[in-house]
Amino acid sequence: MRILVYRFEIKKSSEIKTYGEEIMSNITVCVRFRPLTSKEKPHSDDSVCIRCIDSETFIFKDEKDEESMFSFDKVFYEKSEQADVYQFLALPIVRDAANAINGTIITYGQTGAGKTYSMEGPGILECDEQKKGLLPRVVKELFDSINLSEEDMTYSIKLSMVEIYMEKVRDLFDLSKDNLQINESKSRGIFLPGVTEVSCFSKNFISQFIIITLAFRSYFAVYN
Ligand SMILES: Nc1ncnc2c1ncn2[C@@H]1O[C@H](COP(=O)(O)OP(=O)(O)OP(=O)(O)O)[C@@H](O)[C@H]1O
Repeated sequence: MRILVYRFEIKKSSEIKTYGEEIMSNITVCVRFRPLTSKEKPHSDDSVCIRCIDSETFIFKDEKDEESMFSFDKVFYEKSEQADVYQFLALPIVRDAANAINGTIITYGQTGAGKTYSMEGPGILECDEQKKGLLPRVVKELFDSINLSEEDMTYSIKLSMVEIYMEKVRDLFDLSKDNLQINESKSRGIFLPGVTEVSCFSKNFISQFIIITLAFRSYFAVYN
């Protein structure tokens, strides 16, 4: 499994908040079910193994018909929209980020589970407002929040993109850096010494950079 990490570092008046206990314990865990793809539909029988209880709890029935109940902060069923996931999960993190509070969004799941769809949308070039994923929404909100900020503040936004594959962290902006170390310090939290950081001045700039890098990553994944 490849893990792709998009990291934005936002400095507000050259100050970054350090990790406090309160921030560290603020973890929201959600589950999202995706609809069957057109390839899967012909092979699926009608035995639905998930039963909705409410927006936080579902029942899973295994192959022996044994039922287990699972609860999360939120369950996004297959009819959930990208905007629902964004509003609940990402928006609070982006609002905090605009106030220089660190935040992380992680998607986890087996291959084909829908991680890329949730993060990027059906394609990173997808313009459909309804279907676009968390990433373009986060970028837009980040700049909107900063532009709306009434305070006389200076913000600097830097972007780095790395991929974690086979236990190694590779810099997607400089593929020669293919084994970055992960460090932690009190003032910076978790950081990657030597990772390439690109200063970003507009949402279009970030979007173009991400699109080019993802295209390059796909090429690299196919031909290497
Ligand atoms: N919520 C959804 N609604 C509609 N289609 C979806 C949804 N989630 C995923 N899909 C579709 O399911 C397929 C697999 O999704 P995706 O590529 O995002 O999986 P992934 O977890 O990123 O897989 P991998 O780890 O192999 O990269 C894609 O065709 C995608 O368009």
